[in-house]
Amino acid sequence: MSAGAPVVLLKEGTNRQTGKDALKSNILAARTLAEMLKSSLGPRGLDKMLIDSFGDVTITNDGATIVKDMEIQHPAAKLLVEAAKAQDSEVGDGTTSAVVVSGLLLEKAENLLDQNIHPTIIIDGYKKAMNKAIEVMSQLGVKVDVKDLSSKTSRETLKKIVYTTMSSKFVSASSEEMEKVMNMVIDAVTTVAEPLPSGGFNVSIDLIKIDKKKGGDVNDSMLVRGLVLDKEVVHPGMPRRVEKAKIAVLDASLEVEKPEISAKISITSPDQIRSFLDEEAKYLKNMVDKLASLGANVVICQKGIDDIAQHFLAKKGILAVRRVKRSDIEKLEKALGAKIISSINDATPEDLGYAELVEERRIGNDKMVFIEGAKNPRAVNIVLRGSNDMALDEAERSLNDALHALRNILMEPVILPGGGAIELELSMKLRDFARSVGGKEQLAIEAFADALEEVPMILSETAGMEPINTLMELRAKHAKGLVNAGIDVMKGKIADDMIAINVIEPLRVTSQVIKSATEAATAVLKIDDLIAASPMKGGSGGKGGEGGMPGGMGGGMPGGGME
Ligand SMILES: Nc1ncnc2c1ncn2[C@@H]1O[C@H](COP(=O)(O)OP(=O)(O)O)[C@@H](O)[C@H]1O
Ligand SMILES: [Mg+2]
Repeated sequence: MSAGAPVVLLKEGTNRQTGKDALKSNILAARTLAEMLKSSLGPRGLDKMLIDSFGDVTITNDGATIVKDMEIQHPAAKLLVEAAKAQDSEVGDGTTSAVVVSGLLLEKAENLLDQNIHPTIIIDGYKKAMNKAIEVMSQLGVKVDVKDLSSKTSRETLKKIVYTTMSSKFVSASSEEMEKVMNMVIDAVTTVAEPLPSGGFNVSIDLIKIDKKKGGDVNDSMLVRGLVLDKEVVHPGMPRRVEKAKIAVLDASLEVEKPEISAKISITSPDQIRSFLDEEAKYLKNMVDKLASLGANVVICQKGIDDIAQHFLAKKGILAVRRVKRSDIEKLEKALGAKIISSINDATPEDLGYAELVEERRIGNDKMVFIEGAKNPRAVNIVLRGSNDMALDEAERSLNDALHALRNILMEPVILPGGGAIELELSMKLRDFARSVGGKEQLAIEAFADALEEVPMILSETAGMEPINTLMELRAKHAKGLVNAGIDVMKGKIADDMIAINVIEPLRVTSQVIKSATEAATAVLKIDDLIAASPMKGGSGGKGGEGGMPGGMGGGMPGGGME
């Protein structure tokens, strides 16, 4: 081996940062993202206006939507985005909190790094703190009674939970609209809920279909026990209403397949035209006859239905709908107890689904097909109405949050006080715990406690309160045993019992917030080497114009001056 020859490991132009530098620039990027979301936390949180590369505008304070739409490029910030996504898919709420808390954890970790505490120690301390926090939360959790979903007390409880989630997201709604949506959500969830032997309920949210129909206002929204298709009956000669419907759900088309490559048919006489058309018609008539022979009186088709096929269907008194979305076709399969038919020739009567009633109804200026009394009584459909797309999107987002909140509480009927109360209580308990651990890890656990304590401070800031004094007062209350004391952001003051004023969080959500946040923060802390390929030449001009070197992006991202 010839000594002295340089070892070239990385491509020319590659930028590399190691150790503390790498860690610091990652922390900066992750914190910048968290900093941006801070001001959106809670019901008095401010909105973000996002403009995508097509110029479409979204205005929201929903953390999941913000991070999804922001097209984050920095790899470390992306870890926080992953935390938000995990939070969203696990429990469907608490996304802003997850990102904000992981940003806070990183901020506190940075102080420890500056005191020369090794990242590994911080990571271990954070993990211990997380486990302790989860343990404390389940001790502090208050069981709620939702055993009998039809009872009035259960319904009242559910309403409180829905209210907390929706009040922070559905800000434009009037109290009447809020009431309307809350009732729809509770009805929908209680319809799909299946009692579990263990106590709680299983709620499959995918049984609840949501459609948005522009026009009218939120109060015109409705809940249908069954499914609604945003389609019209295809042919004027068909019935508009079919009772005891036997429904064929097709993902094959009722058309003569067009050849893939253009084919030319030479026709030389009128007779030939007729026989050609007759042939086509015969083919379509056979398909319709086959469906009729199965006993179908309703046909719902994912693809097209030829005019001639429509005519034959109408003659048989079959109601038909075409070009139904694939996702709806799959929902229909479950709801109607049907089997999707891909080949009409091979279909059997057992493939048909069943519903008490299929009917086309007028909704605003449009028509929709309602399928009620489906074989699976747990299928429900919410049709949201609203004057414009933005209002509809907002309504849908808050509806989704509320659905998830209810699912969470039904799966694990335990609640915690919101408004920063639980975070403050946890931080106090964690400080006690830290002392019992001792050593350098004690510092990390204390840093964790400091991070959690900032949640009530941030909430108080959104309400225009003075954060430091508020924190002092809140600590004093908790020290006196008022474990549910937190920030009532609507009134701009401390409330002694957040549960009493209905600001509550399902245990499932809060414990997931702590888990997602810790996971993301420790993932960032584990990285000590940042190797970035040089930006591709000539391909610049993309979104954001960020190059390949993440190190510079912390400063390149907006939000540096957010304080
Ligand atoms: N009326 C309220 N007063 C004080 N805090 C509230 C109130 N409603 C919700 N919160 C708190 O706001 C935080 C949730 O804010 P939100 O904007 O919904 O973000 P996330 O995406 O994390 O759910 C939680 O800490 C919750 O307890
Ligand atoms: Mg929320």
